[in-house]
Amino acid sequence: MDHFHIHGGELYAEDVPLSRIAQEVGTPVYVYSRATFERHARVFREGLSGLERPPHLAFAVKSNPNLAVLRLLGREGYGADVVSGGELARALLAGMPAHDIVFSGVGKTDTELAQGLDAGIGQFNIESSEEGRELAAIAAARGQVARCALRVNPDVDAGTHDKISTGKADNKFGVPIDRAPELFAELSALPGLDLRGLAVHIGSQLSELAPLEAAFAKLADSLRTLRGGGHTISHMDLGGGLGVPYRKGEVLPSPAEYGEMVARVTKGWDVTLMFEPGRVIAGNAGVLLTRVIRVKRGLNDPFVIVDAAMNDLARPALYGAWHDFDAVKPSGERMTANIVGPICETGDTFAMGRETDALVSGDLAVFRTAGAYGATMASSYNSRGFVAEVMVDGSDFAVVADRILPGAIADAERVPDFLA
Ligand SMILES: Cc1ncc(COP(=O)(O)O)c(C=O)c1O
Ligand SMILES: N[C@@H](CCCC[NH3+])C(=O)O
Repeated sequence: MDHFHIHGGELYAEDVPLSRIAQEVGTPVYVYSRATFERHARVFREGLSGLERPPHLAFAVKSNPNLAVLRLLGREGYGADVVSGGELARALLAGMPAHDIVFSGVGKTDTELAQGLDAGIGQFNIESSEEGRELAAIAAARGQVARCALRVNPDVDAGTHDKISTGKADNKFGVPIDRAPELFAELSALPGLDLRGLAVHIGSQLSELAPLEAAFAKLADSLRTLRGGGHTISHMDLGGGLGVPYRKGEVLPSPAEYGEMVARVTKGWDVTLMFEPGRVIAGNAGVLLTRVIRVKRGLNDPFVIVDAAMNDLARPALYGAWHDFDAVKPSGERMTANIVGPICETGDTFAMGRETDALVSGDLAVFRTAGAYGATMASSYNSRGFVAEVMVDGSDFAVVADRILPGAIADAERVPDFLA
């Protein structure tokens, strides 16, 4: 059941017409469905019900760090996968138990490592021997022991966009998997570290299971080698990466199919498996609601200029990503158009030559599948401020992030005395 649905000729989020949100909050605005978030959280968990032990689920905060989203997922029993001190602070602020937080990331600073130790987080995913030694020193100096996993790079092609692939040998992430035994031995000998497992994450928006299976199979080999070397391994973190459909009719592996593959590959591992899903939980739980500023004649197709732009939703400009685009009140007429924002660069293009609902100035429309890597990647380019976010709950809705106006951003700046 789609919680973004047409009712009486108009697009709703749950029981709220999107036109009401536009009227009360303005546009552009991200709109999330609480029911969809909850459904996705449950479907992902159910997909993993065939595992030998209950898994640890850590939502990838980077995909949607809104506090309301984190609170909701915390209530669903999810912890957090964080990659910065800022994300760690958000997860804690949202009420997620520190013990359920995993700290990933290739460049954690000493301050961030200490922040994780202060909070007493569940696990650090160490991405280099250098980082491991730094963490060990910081922890030991405080008389603490940091629970860790070593992130390995399995050199597997995830078959996704180059910019969001993370598991090829020349990517910056993790340590080469064939060096895992040597590095594990080195790091596990350090006081201050409780090195208890391996972690892997080969990329995002994966449309096939085969690369994940190949990575997990390599992990199985490492697990055997490490145990053969006398190491105790209690946790294995399989990361995130499961893709979602961005186009109507597109079919991707389901959480159930993913879970079946994971259960098969990890049979007999005798560990607690950890997961870091982001997009599969958040992607289709949100849309970006926008209003058409005007329709301008083009050389071939007309330009539909909307009030959302690449600063609000960066994925099309960054990765050439496709987001379905639909009218809030479709008339039944269709048009072929270039969908663009108002920003002063050609990259501020959501789609060229797109067949879409016919739209005129003032009409409302949505970019779909915008709940993950949407608001979180916004900037204030062209001094446009930061977009607002709304969460719908049945017939109710709340603004869960205020629109930050350009003036508030300018307020944080100042002209120095030497220019007065
Ligand atoms: C370490 C790590 N874990 C989890 C994720 C979440 O990935 P996804 O949103 O594709 O599930 C990412 C982002 O790709 C990541 O870098
Ligand atoms: N920002 C990317 C995903 C990156 C995942 C980060 N590990 C996207 O929008 O698709």
